[in-house]
Amino acid sequence: MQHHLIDRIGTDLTAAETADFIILAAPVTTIVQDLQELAHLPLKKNVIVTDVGSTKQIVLQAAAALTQQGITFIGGHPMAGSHKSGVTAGRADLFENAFYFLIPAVPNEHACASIQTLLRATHVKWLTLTAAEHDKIVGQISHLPHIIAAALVNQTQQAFADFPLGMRLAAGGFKSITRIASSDPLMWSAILNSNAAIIMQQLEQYIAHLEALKTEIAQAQQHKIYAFFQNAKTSRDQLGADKVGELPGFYDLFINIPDQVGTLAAVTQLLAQNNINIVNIHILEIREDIDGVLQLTFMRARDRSLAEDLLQQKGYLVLRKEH
Ligand SMILES: NC(=O)C1=CN([C@@H]2O[C@H](COP(=O)(O)OP(=O)(O)OC[C@H]3O[C@@H](n4cnc5c(N)ncnc54)[C@H](O)[C@@H]3O)[C@@H](O)[C@H]2O)C=CC1
Ligand SMILES: O=C(O)C(=O)Cc1ccc(O)cc1
Repeated sequence: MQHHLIDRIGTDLTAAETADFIILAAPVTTIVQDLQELAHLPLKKNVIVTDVGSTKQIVLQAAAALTQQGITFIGGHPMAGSHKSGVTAGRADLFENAFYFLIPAVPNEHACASIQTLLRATHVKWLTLTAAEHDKIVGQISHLPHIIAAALVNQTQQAFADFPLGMRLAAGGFKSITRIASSDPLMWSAILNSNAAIIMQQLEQYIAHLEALKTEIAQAQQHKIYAFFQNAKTSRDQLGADKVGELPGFYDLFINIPDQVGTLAAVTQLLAQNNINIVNIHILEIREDIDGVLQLTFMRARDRSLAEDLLQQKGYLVLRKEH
């Protein structure tokens, strides 16, 4: 209220009863509790409930209490933010060009589109995933890096137990790799708690990489050590080289669509029936009064091939494009 961002505040969830949209934005463990509490409230029939939590399988499980009552729940996760917390850490352009994952409890194009319209001003790039895919991906690119950053700070602090000023002598490298160690411990313990099995597996793989490097150093295997850094450099140099708005490394199909509304429903239904997951849908309007083009993005080449075969069998004109 002080910042003129909120019109009404409350200390319980009863205000949710009159809401058209409910966005849960507390630590993941609190989101889980809130979902259970919301299930006991007389919410509007057409309300869309979503969240911004960093893990999704546990949230979707908790949302079952709502969806069983016919309430729409679409999990959400903006891949933007920082190590800072609280309302003053917000910025108008915080989400610009960031990915925003949507994880529907059950496929619901209409509800996803409503959330996208509501949050249009954020200028995010939308991607639809399953909860399992989501948790595995963010485990690797977000949760594991936060653990590594915090572990490095803790180990460095211990290493400098007799020389407390040591860490202050660090150059930019230490500061950039450990920035996220300043994140909120409450938020991060909730995240680790809610994605434990996946994180444990990824940590084991990471430790195996460190062990392998340790052996290479011990045995002075210079060519292997060189390859270690060269491989990482090639991979890291690619990050950020993608054009804004394109989904790097994903698999696209372009489908001619004479009737946009009817075809969109028919195509998404056909793929859903065959368990093919689309991560993004984009309607490209080429020219007025001429057929439109539907861009479907898949995360796996196999999904794209299956979708291509199915759509061609149904008589659609389908084209591929490699990124
Ligand atoms: N910080 C980041 O960069 C990102 C965070 N997330 C997720 O978004 C969610 C919110 O994170 P932030 O906005 O960064 O945190 P924040 O600390 O800025 O906001 C969280 C809010 O939840 C409230 N809260 C904490 N415990 C509560 C409880 N037991 N009951 C009710 N309210 C409680 C706090 O008072 C605070 O207002 C978390 O689930 C986090 O995992 C998702 C993407 C990015
Ligand atoms: O500060 C950073 O670089 C982050 O990685 C922010 C962040 C934190 C948690 C998320 O679930 C997503 C993004």
